[in-house]
Amino acid sequence: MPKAKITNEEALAFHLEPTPGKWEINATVPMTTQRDLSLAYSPGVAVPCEAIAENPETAYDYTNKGNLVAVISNGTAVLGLGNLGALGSKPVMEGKSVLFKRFADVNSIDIELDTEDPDEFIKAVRLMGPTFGGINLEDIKAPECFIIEQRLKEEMDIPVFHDDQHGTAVICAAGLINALHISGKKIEDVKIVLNGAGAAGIACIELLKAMGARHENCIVCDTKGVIYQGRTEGMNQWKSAHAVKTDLRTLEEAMKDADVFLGVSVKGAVTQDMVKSMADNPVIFAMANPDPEITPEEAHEVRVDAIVATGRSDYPNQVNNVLGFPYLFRGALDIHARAINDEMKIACAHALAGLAREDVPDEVALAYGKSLSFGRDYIIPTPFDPRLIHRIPPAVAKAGMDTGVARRPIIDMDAYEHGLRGRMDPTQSILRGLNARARAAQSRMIFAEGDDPRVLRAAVMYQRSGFGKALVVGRPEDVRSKLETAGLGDAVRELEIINAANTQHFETYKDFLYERLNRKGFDRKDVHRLVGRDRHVFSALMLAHGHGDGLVTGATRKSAHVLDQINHVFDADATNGSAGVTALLHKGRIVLIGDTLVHEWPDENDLANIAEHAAGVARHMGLEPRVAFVSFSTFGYPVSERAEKMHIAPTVLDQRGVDFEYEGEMTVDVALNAKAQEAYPFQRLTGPANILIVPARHSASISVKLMQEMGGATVVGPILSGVDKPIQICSTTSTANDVLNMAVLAACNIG
Ligand SMILES: NC(=O)C1=CN([C@@H]2O[C@H](COP(=O)(O)OP(=O)(O)OC[C@H]3O[C@@H](n4cnc5c(N)ncnc54)[C@H](OP(=O)(O)O)[C@@H]3O)[C@@H](O)[C@H]2O)C=CC1
Ligand SMILES: CC(=O)C(=O)O
Ligand SMILES: [Mg+2]
Repeated sequence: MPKAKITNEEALAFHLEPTPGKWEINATVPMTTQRDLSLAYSPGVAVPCEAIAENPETAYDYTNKGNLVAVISNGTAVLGLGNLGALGSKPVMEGKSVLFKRFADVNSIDIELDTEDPDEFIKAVRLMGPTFGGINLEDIKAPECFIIEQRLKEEMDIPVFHDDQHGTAVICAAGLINALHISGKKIEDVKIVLNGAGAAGIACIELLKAMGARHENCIVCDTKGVIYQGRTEGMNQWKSAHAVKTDLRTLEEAMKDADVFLGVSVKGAVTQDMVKSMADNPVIFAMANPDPEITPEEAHEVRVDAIVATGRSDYPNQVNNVLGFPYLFRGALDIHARAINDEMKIACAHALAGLAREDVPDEVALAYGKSLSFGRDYIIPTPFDPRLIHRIPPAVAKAGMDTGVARRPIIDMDAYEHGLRGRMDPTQSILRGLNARARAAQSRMIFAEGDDPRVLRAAVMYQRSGFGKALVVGRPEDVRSKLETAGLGDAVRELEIINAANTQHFETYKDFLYERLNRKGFDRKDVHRLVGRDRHVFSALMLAHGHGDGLVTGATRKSAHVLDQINHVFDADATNGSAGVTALLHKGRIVLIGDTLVHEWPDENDLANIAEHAAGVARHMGLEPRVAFVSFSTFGYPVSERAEKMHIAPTVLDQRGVDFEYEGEMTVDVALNAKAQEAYPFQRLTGPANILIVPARHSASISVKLMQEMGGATVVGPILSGVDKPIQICSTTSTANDVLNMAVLAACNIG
């Protein structure tokens, strides 16, 4: 079953927020002073302009050309949706640009050209050549795409690559190598049926034939059925090249006894009867997007022995060109390639196939929340496999160098691989890991503030993302009308709405609370009011009684107040050793700051406790803790009474014999900067700190908010640590996504 159900509203909201579309541009140079302006623009810019005019190769040094790819379409074959026009294709093209960046750190711009005339298209792209290091053509229908690509390759001196042709063919080949390996068949022997003789289809069958598939064993079909020798209807020269001598006329006839079905046509083109008629251990790649020719459920229902792949990310075996184009271009750009040739594509296919057969490291398992091992449900690496970035581009680059398309060959391959590892943002895999853990935990999450639209949207996302059951505390009428206003009316049936006024556990909760509060000045009436009217208290009671597995609240009231209310039910205060830790994610770095929630003015023992809590949170996130006790002084200078406790806190940890690195006191720059640490050769941190323990809650709050407002850091937290049950407190400025992140942290029981 597909895991995550995506609604139309969610898809539109994703594209609408936080700003319309999916990407924006950032400058890489400072642009603050008069001098910056003089260097970046007139007069300074004249110098690189003249250098490039004299030696065009230097454009790779002085401009962003060498890491810039255009994703260009005219929208004539948008996924499997047909001709949606240039503008209608823009979301897909923006998406491909984002994938380029996310998976291979390639900068990319989408360009939609409003023409179906190949000559106009070719001219427009050719004229843009100087801007880019490569051209990725996308979703242009056949046969025009063949003419366009061929001419542009001839006329341009940078890689021109039609992704739907070659990207698809490469991934299909990689998947098929492994699927045949599992089914014990050889490519030379198998009978292959290809449905769809367009851009993707023709390229797939050509590559498979180049890899050994026999012409007479391959039957190609299109809307008119089998492409046989002598057929005249709906033909073109590219289809003719694959026409075979046969009496078969329909896809249904062709499928009988076929070993392999490759679908690059449209949704639902294959029936269960067709699958039933295939040979033993059939391989079915139903690659049409967004909906496959047949779903894996339908195929498996009639053939348990089938190896099934689709183009989608919500089923196992995603045979999708996303596994290819980012890495093919990464490798090509890094050698300043003139082209992406067949050898580079085949190297990519083999590298991908080989990677899937290797042991899957823990970090991949962590990211997917399950262990993956080579077999019927894992024939191809998963798109979020962090090894792809440093395994595939070197194979592509090497093939390019071996075949003479490199303008600037890579001398030190080891250094290149090392550099590739560093290109990816480690925060992404941490967030993915947390999501996967939350999904595996399937926690029943209590969302206390069911009257807040952000919380309701987070609850719907939580449940629809497959994290577990969302329990929303609120009045059913109110929740229903707010969901409807948010365009999520159909979610009412999915969420469990808990109304404090009607709960069967009311008396139990009251007795429990009275027991805790009767010596703190609360009488039965006070307790009745708290349980019935305060949703933070009520939700905490639900959690305390096991009527939910985690709790998220705090989006509507200040965190100090919410914490006070929760403390009626739990011991989540400073005296009981709780702490709040906030994660700042910025420019590929994660730094945790504590205490951001519980201790106002911690002493040295509290500081040591906070450090231990923060270290625990860091380890839960997959980080090896390096703690710095920070202040305005470094190792005793300047001397100040205010810095004293930060100076002593590390010695408290010395006495406790903890199993993580810590040091202090020091200023933040020394804590975070390895170079600055060199001035203190005796200090014990082995690298920049990833946990900063600050002197007081005000300094914690100032640091976090300054980073958020001035630096644009992503803030996750404060994460409440040291309470018996997972409770997370959002801030009043949280977005729906922030609330969801807190729910994920609670589900992972990260505190
Ligand atoms: N998983 C992946 O990575 C990728 C998947 N695809 C998917 O492949 C499909 C085709 O894309 P693309 O090649 O770019 O598009 P094209 O428009 O170039 O080609 C479409 C082909 O499909 C054929 N076709 C359409 N409907 C049927 C049908 N009912 N039965 C048989 N054949 C049919 C057309 O036949 P005719 O020639 O008679 O018109 C044509 O040959 C899309 O669904 C796309 O999403 C594409 C690229 C990558
Ligand atoms: C994946 C892709 O490129 C397509 O379906 O068109
Ligand atoms: Mg495409």
